[in-house]
Amino acid sequence: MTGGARPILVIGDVIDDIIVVPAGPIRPETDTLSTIVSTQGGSAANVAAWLGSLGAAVRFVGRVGAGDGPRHRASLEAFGVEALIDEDPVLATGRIIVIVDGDRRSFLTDGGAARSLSPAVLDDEQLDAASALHLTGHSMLDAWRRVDTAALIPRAKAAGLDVTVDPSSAGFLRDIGAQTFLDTIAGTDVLLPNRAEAEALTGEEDPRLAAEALLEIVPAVVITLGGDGVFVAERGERGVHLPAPRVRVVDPTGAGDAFAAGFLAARYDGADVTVAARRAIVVAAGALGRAGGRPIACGRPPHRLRAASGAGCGNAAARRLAAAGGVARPGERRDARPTPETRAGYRDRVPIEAPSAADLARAESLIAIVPDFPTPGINFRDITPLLADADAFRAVIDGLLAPFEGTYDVVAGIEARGFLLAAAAAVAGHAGLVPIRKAGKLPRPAASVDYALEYATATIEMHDDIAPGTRVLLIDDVLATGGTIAAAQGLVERLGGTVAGTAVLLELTALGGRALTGDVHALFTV
Ligand SMILES: O=P(O)(O)OC[C@H]1O[C@H](OP(=O)(O)OP(=O)(O)O)[C@H](O)[C@@H]1O
Ligand SMILES: Nc1ncnc2[nH]cnc12
Repeated sequence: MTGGARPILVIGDVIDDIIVVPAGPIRPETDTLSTIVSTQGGSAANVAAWLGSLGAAVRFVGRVGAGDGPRHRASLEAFGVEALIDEDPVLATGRIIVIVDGDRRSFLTDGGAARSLSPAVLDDEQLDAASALHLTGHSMLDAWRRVDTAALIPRAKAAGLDVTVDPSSAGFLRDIGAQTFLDTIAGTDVLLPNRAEAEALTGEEDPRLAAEALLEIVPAVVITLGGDGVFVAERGERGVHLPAPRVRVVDPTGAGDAFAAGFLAARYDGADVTVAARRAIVVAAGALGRAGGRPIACGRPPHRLRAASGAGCGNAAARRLAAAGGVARPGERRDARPTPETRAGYRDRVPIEAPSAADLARAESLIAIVPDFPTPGINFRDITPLLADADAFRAVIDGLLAPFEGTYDVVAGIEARGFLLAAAAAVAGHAGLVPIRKAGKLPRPAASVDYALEYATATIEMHDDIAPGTRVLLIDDVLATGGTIAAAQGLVERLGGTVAGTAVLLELTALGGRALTGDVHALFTV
């Protein structure tokens, strides 16, 4: 599948979430102090919001109660989503009460107006204009909507769309019956159940066996397994288990939707099912580390609907929930943080000139290869001889910065070797420096993410006070498996920044890191 300008079409539930975080165990027959926050949700709408925040073109079709259309439209448009939301004259907007108990959630669901939306509203013109179609199980609760869904999927296939379905609820699958659901989604390309849903659909607890059974119905299945990662199965291929990074869970609400969006966005960029699942893991990890079911609205300026953005910016509801659920290190946000406008020296910046090919070649020759470090079998690329040479050091700093002239506000470096390059680059580029540190080193509130690299696992953290929309140029020395950079990109986006670009000295192409990171400017490749 290729993206182009054709949007991913998402149709389904858009509702109001009422999220309840009790201060302790719920005490029947008396009060339990709780933090209660209202926010916009719905699985399909959340997927659309995450897709928009990831930069994909996305069109959402949904239905709410009379008078609620503008509010829900604005909240999705803030993420760059084209939101086609109509109003039901009779039914109120759907509501779900989410009771958060550690990493367990219970949902008390009243679908309301969302249940009066038929997938049949999508006409051929809309299908022809789209690149993919995503549906959630909430659209299949009622018999009449199942009939319409079953008719829509072949029409979408005939229009050339990739169809993905998230079953959304093990409880509802049990209510409607596994076979009924599977009959409804016939023709789907990729099914995205979680472990409980896969079990509800197949009776198999083991994801491998569940996937095997589901492959009888659909050509690809991606089963999310919470902290245990993801199981990816495609017809005719060996199933693959992908581990998940260990993340500090602030709020699990919407992580499955973030996963679905990460998966769809990667497919939109042309990734195969396994690579898309890897990228989705990174997006879902980001969602787990923050409160609320949707991304931070200011994270990435929406392309088409920039003027409409701003609703939900700063996400007060998410901050209240974070306070109730406990972020990594509670503390105050600093108000005096620098913004692109206040940062000194921006206007005086001297243009960086690209270094000559000869200077770069000389610099490259100074990178040493140390066999079997830090573990047997690893050819370690040692940049210290290059750093020790003033001309080579200057040449690579200019080479890292030159393509990004004028596009970034700060340079972020990843501990430890990334610091050496990023600090020099920040000075040369007249920009500030943001350190992305290994776990436990940053003194103020920080977001954190775990990841795997070529020879170890690690955790990186970043202070959570960058100004919304700050354009961050990420710099590191080596791109190997891509775990480090993908984790850093996720952190920046999660904290409301925009990744203006990513640059490394050296890319080890055989390790395929780009599949995780997307485009990276690599000065040297081996
Ligand atoms: O693409 P990946 O597989 O994630 O690997 C790349 C990372 O590996 C190294 O960091 P490392 O954590 O080894 O250590 P450092 O502290 O010496 O920079 C390197 O500096 C990159 O950050
Ligand atoms: N082979 C390698 N050499 C230096 N740094 C690395 N980071 C990950 N793999 C590496």
